Amino acid sequence: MEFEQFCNFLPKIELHAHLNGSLSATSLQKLGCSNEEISEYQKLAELQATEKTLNECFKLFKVAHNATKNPQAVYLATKYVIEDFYNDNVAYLELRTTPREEENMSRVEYIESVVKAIEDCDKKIIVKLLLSIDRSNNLKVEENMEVIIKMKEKYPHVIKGVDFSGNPYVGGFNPKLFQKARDSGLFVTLHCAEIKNDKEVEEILKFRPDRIGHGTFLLSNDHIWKLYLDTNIPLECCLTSNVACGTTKSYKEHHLQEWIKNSLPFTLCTDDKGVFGTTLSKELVLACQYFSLKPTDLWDMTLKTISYTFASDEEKTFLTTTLQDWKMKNHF
Ligand SMILES: CNc1ncnc2c1ncn2[C@@H]1O[C@H](COP(=O)(O)O)[C@@H](O)[C@H]1O
Ligand SMILES: [Zn+2]
Repeated sequence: MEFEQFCNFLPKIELHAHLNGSLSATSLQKLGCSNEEISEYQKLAELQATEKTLNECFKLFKVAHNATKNPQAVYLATKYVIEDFYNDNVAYLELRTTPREEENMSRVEYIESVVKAIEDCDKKIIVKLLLSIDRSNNLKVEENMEVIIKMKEKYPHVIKGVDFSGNPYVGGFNPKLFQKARDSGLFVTLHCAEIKNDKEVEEILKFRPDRIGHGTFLLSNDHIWKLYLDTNIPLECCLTSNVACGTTKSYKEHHLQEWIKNSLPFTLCTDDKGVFGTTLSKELVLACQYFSLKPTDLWDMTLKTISYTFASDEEKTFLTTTLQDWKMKNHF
């Protein structure tokens, strides 16, 4: 099997995908966006990344947010994104999104629209939901967490965890808030060290989330790096996102190489496949191109990723069997 074909057809696991950043141009069009809005949303993919690009990136999400301002649009957006991942042969998807209040929609309605689209999905893909706390919305974080915990109690089979995301230049990590989520049985994954912020990163590592996203600047301070090594927390690695936002200089210099060299736990993810013009298959191809991973390494990585998911034991067993069967059928 050709190498790219291998990456395409491998049953994959996606653990870090933001709903509104994952909308493709076609989906945005179906949601009523104009061509101008769509090219605005996609402009990062064409820009030369600098350190400022990450800040720019947060303006782009507005395009998708404007297209998902009522329950029906949120439902459709979720459906389209799941279909995209399914078409890229993703077998298990943890989709994350920030419950948003709009003129014609409450946060509860937002969440229920996403849950309904997940429940209605008739494709062979397992989908779970993580709800995000936006760090730049400081005034409402407590209230947002309460809504999230209530919704988890109502839909425990779908809502599995919380995420901490948003513009890392704004706001800060509040361990007590996320402890509440943990106490209510939610898994916790946190965006961590996407920019240099040693004090916050230390607090996050001490909290010991179940996974962290990005981890770009963990290596920039020996003390922080040692703390991280003690935790063994799996990293959600977003190659294209980091390069496109300019937090990593190039693919070649990406910090993933340290995880590979030291056999540290990681998984490859898309982050915002719509904004960055990527797919999970493409991320796997990039990892092979730049870090000499072979198909067997990708298969092994996917197998290990099963244990980093927030799925049930039965679902994990099912995914393991799916991967093993695929390996047998494809003789590699
Ligand atoms: C590029 N790196 C990133 N770093 C931090 N947060 C990010 C992000 N990419 C996306 N988001 C978070 O996800 C939201 C869009 O999806 P949802 O409206 O939640 O579905 C963004 O507004 C931001 O809060
Ligand atoms: Zn992210």
